[in-house]
Order: sequence, then structure tokens, then C-alpha cells
Amino acid sequence: MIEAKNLKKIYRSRRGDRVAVDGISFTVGEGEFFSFLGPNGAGKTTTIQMMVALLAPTSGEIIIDGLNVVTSPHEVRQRIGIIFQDPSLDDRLTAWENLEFHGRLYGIDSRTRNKRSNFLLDVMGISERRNDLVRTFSGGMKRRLEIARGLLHSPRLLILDEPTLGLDPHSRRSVWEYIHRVRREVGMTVFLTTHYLEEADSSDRVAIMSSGKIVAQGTPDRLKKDLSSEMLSVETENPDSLNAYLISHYSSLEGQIRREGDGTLLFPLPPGLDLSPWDLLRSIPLPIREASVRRPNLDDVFIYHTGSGLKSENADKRGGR
Ligand SMILES: Nc1ncnc2c1ncn2[C@@H]1O[C@H](COP(=O)(O)OP(=O)(O)OP(=O)(O)O)[C@@H](O)[C@H]1O
Repeated sequence: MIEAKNLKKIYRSRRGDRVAVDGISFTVGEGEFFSFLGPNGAGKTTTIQMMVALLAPTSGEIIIDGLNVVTSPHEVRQRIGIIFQDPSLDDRLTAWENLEFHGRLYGIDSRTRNKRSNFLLDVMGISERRNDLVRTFSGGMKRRLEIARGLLHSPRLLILDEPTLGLDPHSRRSVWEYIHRVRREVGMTVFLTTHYLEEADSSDRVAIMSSGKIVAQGTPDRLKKDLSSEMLSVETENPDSLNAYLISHYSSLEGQIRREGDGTLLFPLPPGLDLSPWDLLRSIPLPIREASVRRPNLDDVFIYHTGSGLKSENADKRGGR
């Protein structure tokens, strides 16, 4: 469904060039749920803008459903439903009118429009509010209506750019329930960008993005297993000594030890050694205040590949969300 080859975008300005997307390649299969996970400023939105022909790549190529995005932008847009980060509903219209307007723009005949609007409002759980003005909707309901609208012209690919940004945890959960529901009912390919680990974790495959590059891609499970079987968290009075001890005895931990709070170190169980986490803990010749062991998550994978956590890469851009 999507094939990107060496895709690159450089924003040029008088103040200098900024490489936003740095030669990335990835493929997404039909029906797959694929996520781009990365902090603010990693290049996710720029990639989407190239996918939907809003920005021309500086170099490289992107093919969607067999069509080159640069040479067939209109045909590609017909096949895509996109939910942008910034809300784009008309607040002064009702839910139904927003769908009507979009359907007419796409040249959908009135019978199909009515049928699909009814179906999608129902799937997204907003049928009862169809005749209410959108400005009376909660943030979560607006997002669900945007998704319904994005699906009205029966796209084969749904692109969601941080769809739960700014929503409270309850609304986020509900938006996701509806996204999964619509996937089950309609069965399209979903391309998601997010900086929430748990959202990327529920996808079939994930590409981890940092500073314009894909630093790792695969199923969430595979990425975590490739990192390590276990993560150890050790609190001690002297983290510097513990750090030095770990690196001198387990050289593969160089660059893999993260400091959390004042005296806690977090690191993967070194691979390739016949060692349990408890063996390693027992071998430490320093007083330990507290220790725990857990499975790796995608944040650990991100740190392994980039040396830092999933925080903003350019906090200036949106006030450091
Ligand atoms: N129009 C622009 N002109 C110049 N630089 C830009 C422009 N848009 C984005 N950038 C820069 O390109 C880089 C990638 O930005 P992009 O918005 O693609 O990242 P992102 O991962 O989508 O972040 P976010 O989650 O905040 O949307 C950032 O350094 C950003 O400041």
C-alpha cells in the first residue's frame, strides 16, 4: 500500500537548511496497521505531508497503492483519508452537515453519501448527535467525527497524524476503541504517527523515528526482544560507582545505562551471557537500596537506538509539548 524509498526533505531558508526527513525507506502492506513513533520534531508530519502530496520530497520516491505521489497527486488523494493534527471541522455546522460538505467535495452521489454517513456516524458512536453543532462536541467526539469524515469517500488508506493529541486519557481510550472498531468493520490500511508508546505498541509494525531517520522498524514484540529479555532498575547511594562497575564488567552496556531520578540506573540485561537478572544483581559489589526487573518497552528501544528518551527534539516548535 505504501512504499517509500530514500525519502528526503530539506527545508531551505535564509537562516540555513534543515533536514527534516533524512533518506527514509519503509513499506506498509495492505490492511496493515503501521505506526511512526518519535518525539516532536522527529519528521513524522513532514513525512505525512509528502505522502499526501502537500510537500514535494527533496529527493526519493513515494508510491501509494501503486501510484507515484508526485506524478499522480489527485488519484493518490482519492485513495487516502487523512486526519491532521490540527482540527479542521467547521464548528458552525452540524456533524451531518460537515459530512455532507466533505462528501460533495469528493463528488459522492447523495444516496451513497447518506448511506455512508449513517454507517460511519453509527460506527463512531455519534449518531445521536448528528444534528448538533460541532462546537457543542467534546474533543474526543470531534476527533471521532473527523475520522468518520476522513472515511466518507471509502479510502483504502487512513492516515492519522497524532490523532489523540490534546485529549484526556479517557477520550484517548475512547477514540482508540472506535479506530479499532472501524478497522474491523471497514478493513483499511492505517498509518499512524504518535509519540505515545502504548498507541504504537498496539500496531502490527512500528518504525521508530529520530532526527529525520528511521532508527529501527519491526513488530513491537520483535523490537523489544531484540533489545533484551529484561530491563533492570537499580537504586544505589553511589550511581557513579555502579555505572563504572557495570561498564567495566559488561562492556555491551556502554551507552545503554539510563539515569532515572537521583540514584537509579536503568539498563538492559546484557545479551549473549548465560546470566539471569538476579545473578547480575548478586554480582554487584555495592550496597543496593532497591532493585526491580521488568520487560523492555518501546521507550527502552528508542533509547537503545538514540541514546535519549522520547522527549521533544525541538522543544521550541510548539512550546515544548
Ligand atoms: N515549514 C517548515 N519550515 C522549516 N522547518 C520545518 C517546517 N516544518 C517542520 N520543520 C522542521 O522539520 C523538523 C521535523 O518536523 P515535523 O513537524 O515533521 O516533526 P514531527 O515528528 O511531526 O513533530 P510533531 O510531533 O511536533 O508534529 C523539525 O525540526 C521542524 O522544526
